[in-house]
Amino acid sequence: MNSTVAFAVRDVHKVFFSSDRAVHALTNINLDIETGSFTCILGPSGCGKSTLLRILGGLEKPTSGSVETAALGGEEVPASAYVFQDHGVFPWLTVADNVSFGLEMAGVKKKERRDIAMQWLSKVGMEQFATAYPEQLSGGMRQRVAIARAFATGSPYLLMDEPLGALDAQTRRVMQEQLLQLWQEEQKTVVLVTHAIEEALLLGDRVITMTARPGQVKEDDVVPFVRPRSLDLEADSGFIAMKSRIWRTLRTEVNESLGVSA
Ligand SMILES: Nc1ncnc2c1ncn2[C@@H]1O[C@H](COP(=O)(O)OP(=O)(O)OP(=O)(O)O)[C@@H](O)[C@H]1O
Repeated sequence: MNSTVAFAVRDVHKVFFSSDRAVHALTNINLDIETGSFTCILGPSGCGKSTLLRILGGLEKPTSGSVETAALGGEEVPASAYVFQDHGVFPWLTVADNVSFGLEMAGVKKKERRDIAMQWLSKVGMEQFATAYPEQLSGGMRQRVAIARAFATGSPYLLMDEPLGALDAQTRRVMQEQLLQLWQEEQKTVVLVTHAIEEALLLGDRVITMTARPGQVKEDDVVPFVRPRSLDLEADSGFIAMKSRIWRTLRTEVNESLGVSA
């Protein structure tokens, strides 16, 4: 396997079997995800995006095919390197303990855990809430804690499943910029599932658009906009043109998944 490839996905198929039916979630997925790249996955609801992310992280096994993970020598991505849309933080732990949770699992000593947690909380503007509990925070603040925790693990990979999907529009904009900045500083390998084309083009180096279920790669686009990027990019004519082109592709698949004729 090439050392610049973080995830090598080969001929992955996934079928979920239940007592009365089989759901073909993914078929014939082949991808090389480069180390240090930011890849966004778009696709209609139910096309298998989350399933693919879970397979990348080893939370789910493919029915056939394989995923090789280079930098961890085949080990699984730590669970704390995932960021989900909600329920990402533990309600019984303080903000600081949530952020240092993955480090504790990795055996890092208490003082060092605390220092790393405070460093990441300050990067997301949450250091004043270190001793608060999640129920005392807004949804946006909880997601900042979840994102800080994922970065704090030190995992070279972050797998994000619509991490900003449950936020109001303004908070989401601010968080997109924050995520962009964190990634630009850290350059981890990020795979992020989103429904928002703008978000994918703003954050990603590459955008993968999937077909309706069973999900396959329909289009694989390099995002050409220079970094560092900011939200101002969205006014760029190249950005607008790429966004409408991807929407045309995606709309066909959304129609297909909803059983609507174009
Ligand atoms: N554990 C499971 N058991 C049975 N079916 C499942 C399971 N997990 C997912 N599926 C099915 O596999 C298909 C793909 O689901 P998945 O959650 O990966 O889609 P998605 O693209 O992430 O959807 P959304 O955008 O709505 O979150 C769906 O039809 C779903 O019902």
